[in-house]
Amino acid sequence: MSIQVQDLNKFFRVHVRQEGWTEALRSLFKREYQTVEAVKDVSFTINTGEIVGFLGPNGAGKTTTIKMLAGLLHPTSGRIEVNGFKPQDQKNEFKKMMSLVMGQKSQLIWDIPPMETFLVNKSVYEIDEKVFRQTLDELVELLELAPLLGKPVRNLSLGQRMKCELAASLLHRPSILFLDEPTIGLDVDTQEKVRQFIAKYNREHKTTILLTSHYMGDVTALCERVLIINHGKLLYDGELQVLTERLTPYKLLEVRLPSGSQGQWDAFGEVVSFVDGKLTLRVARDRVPFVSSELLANFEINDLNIQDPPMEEVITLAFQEESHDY
Ligand SMILES: Nc1ncnc2c1ncn2[C@@H]1O[C@H](COP(=O)(O)OP(=O)(O)OP(=O)(O)O)[C@@H](O)[C@H]1O
Repeated sequence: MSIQVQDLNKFFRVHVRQEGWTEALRSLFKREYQTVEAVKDVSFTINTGEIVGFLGPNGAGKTTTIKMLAGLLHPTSGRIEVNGFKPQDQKNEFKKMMSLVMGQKSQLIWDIPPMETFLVNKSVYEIDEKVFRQTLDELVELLELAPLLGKPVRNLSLGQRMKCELAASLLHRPSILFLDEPTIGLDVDTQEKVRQFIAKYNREHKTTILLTSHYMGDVTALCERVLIINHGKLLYDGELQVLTERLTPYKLLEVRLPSGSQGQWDAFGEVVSFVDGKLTLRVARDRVPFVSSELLANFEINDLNIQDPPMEEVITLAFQEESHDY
């Protein structure tokens, strides 16, 4: 077991700001506080080498949880163990075996080239010269960093910076990786490259990865298992496919028909659209084989495609549920 979290809670005490100057003045003398329950009774375990998606709407408690796992925040209560370490102890051995990448925050030094930050990390993490060169060569090749190493970070594009960011956090070969929105703001092409890199790195090094992302493409490409959190509570822990089947008990049949085709399509399922010869039907999962064979037997069909509903739809439904008893 790589990560074990039990009954984790994190509450913040925040000062309540009052509207209007008289209230603001009064609050100087009598401060009012309220408690934000950012993470409530969260428990899960993650095995070595797993990539798990951590999903939830804005303010759900993802970053707070990840910061506790990385030892940057102390839990209010509960137990966390990461590879046998208590993260909040901030032991050097712990820091050397994990890494936290936050898409919104940079660890690269702005005015100097990425290579300089890499050398700083070499010294901070006490990386052996040979291991450093080997790892750097591997990362430079995988992430196509050669032309970027000598340019000041401020001159790099967002995508180029993110790739250097990933390299900086992997130089010490962490066995645990926390990725908080690693593809935020990247163009589609760079997102895809970063995804491929993460998948390959995980396969080759058996790195345990916990990933948050608002891009469903990241999640479907990388994670078989997801944790879903909302209002600080864990709503779901399990396979993405199981969640899809439970929340959307139907599939989409996309049928390409020759022009002028006519039929009573709503007898086969709910007609989602019929545009330019492309008919899209929503069909109950258990009826899909029957409906497909009926369509193929009775109509001239150019193409037939069976798809799960878009992941965005599944996740929106998951966020709406208070809890899932499965
Ligand atoms: N330092 C803090 N002080 C007070 N409240 C905080 C603090 N950090 C987070 N919170 C609150 O805790 C809750 C959870 O925030 P968190 O950043 O963990 O959410 P998130 O799931 O990462 O959201 P997002 O997807 O928007 O990044 C929010 O209500 C947030 O306002």
